[in-house]
Amino acid sequence: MLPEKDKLPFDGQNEKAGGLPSHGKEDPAVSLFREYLRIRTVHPEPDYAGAVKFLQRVSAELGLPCKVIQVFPDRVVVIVTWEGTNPQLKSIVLNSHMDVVPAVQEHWKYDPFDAFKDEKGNIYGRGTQDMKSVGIQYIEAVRRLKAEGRRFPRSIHMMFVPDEEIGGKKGMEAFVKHPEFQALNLGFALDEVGLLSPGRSFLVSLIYTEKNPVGITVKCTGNPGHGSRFVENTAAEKLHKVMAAFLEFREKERQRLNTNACFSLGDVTTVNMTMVKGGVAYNVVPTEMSASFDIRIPPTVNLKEFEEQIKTWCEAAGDGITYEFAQKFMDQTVTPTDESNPWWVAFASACNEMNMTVKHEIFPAATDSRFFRAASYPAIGFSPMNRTPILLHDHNEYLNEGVFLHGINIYMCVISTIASVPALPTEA
Ligand SMILES: CSCC[C@H](NC=O)C(=O)O
Ligand SMILES: [Zn+2]
Ligand SMILES: [Zn+2]
Repeated sequence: MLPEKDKLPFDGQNEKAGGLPSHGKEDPAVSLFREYLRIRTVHPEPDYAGAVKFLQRVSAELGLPCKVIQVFPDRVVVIVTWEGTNPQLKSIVLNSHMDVVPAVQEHWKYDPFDAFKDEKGNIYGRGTQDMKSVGIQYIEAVRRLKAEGRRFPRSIHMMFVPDEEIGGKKGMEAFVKHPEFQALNLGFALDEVGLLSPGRSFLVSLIYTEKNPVGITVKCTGNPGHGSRFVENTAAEKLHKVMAAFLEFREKERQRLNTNACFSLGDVTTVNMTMVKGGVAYNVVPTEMSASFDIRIPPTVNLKEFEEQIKTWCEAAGDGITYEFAQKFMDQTVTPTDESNPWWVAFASACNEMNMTVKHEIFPAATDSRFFRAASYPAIGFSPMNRTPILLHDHNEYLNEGVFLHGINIYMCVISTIASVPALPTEA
């Protein structure tokens, strides 16, 4: 049963709801979170060794076994396990990524790797929202449940993975095919969501599927010549047509989002031109120019037809045009959010018990939970952060310590519920 204080919607200032900014002694959970933030697991050269050492120490403190699994020569996955009373049952995975995106120091109020805490209890740092907070919240929720003497039938694996921010090729994408992953006998996974609730009320977005990320570079070739002439059939003219086709489609989708009140970002396709390359000098017409696009496609779109559309745009822009996908995730599996999914039912009941209003959403970006779904494991994305502006990948990313601490209570309730789901018919 949830303590009365945790049933209140947390407004970040309500002491009863738990977790006021600490004036005086800091909660050890907050100190641990800040310590994790100071480990520079930032691309392009993340200090994974530092994170692994930290997690090994934490697991020893928790009295739980820790496995470090080599997925690639320079990439490991860390798994801290709390065995269930019936370890034959399918397990629960609490997933988080260790890596963070780069931060440009000059745009930050404080050093992004110093974990500075201001007088309001706001902790600044790269990874405060995305998603070192969640990794530590799992740990602290487990620590507290253990200290209360609780045990659950299902084993709980806290998983810390590399390279989510760069597509997970050497991280989760590879790990789901690893024998150690199969050995987990996974039933249900929790992962992050980038969508927070900026308002006061506890409205949580639960991610049951994601848009398909596509990264494409279109290369246009054409005639070279002197920059003072009207050279025919240039790479730039073709690139201009390609760009127009992609960006006109972008505008249509933008309008569709703006004119339909029921739509959110997860329901339309986004297109952004993110890189343009080519040229050698002002006065040399180049033979080659390219543009790269980041495209995010909702699961309702037929991916094959979309790819045909891209082909048509490129063919219409002229000859000598080729394209290459740097990223093309084709799986469109959805985790059911209805009575047919006992994990969902359990998760939703925990949310209900905490008076949290749940909104089902298609995540507009990509997380590692897409690899769970693609491998047919149900997964829900969830980050318990309300009253917090969305600052993922942004400057001055921060999280209030009160919000962070309240999230631990939420995970205690969620974890105990999902790890207690009775044996399913398929497990009998
Ligand atoms: C497309 S693979 C990169 C994954 C990354 N995830 C979070 O930001 C994203 O850009 O959505
Ligand atoms: Zn993330
Ligand atoms: Zn991210």
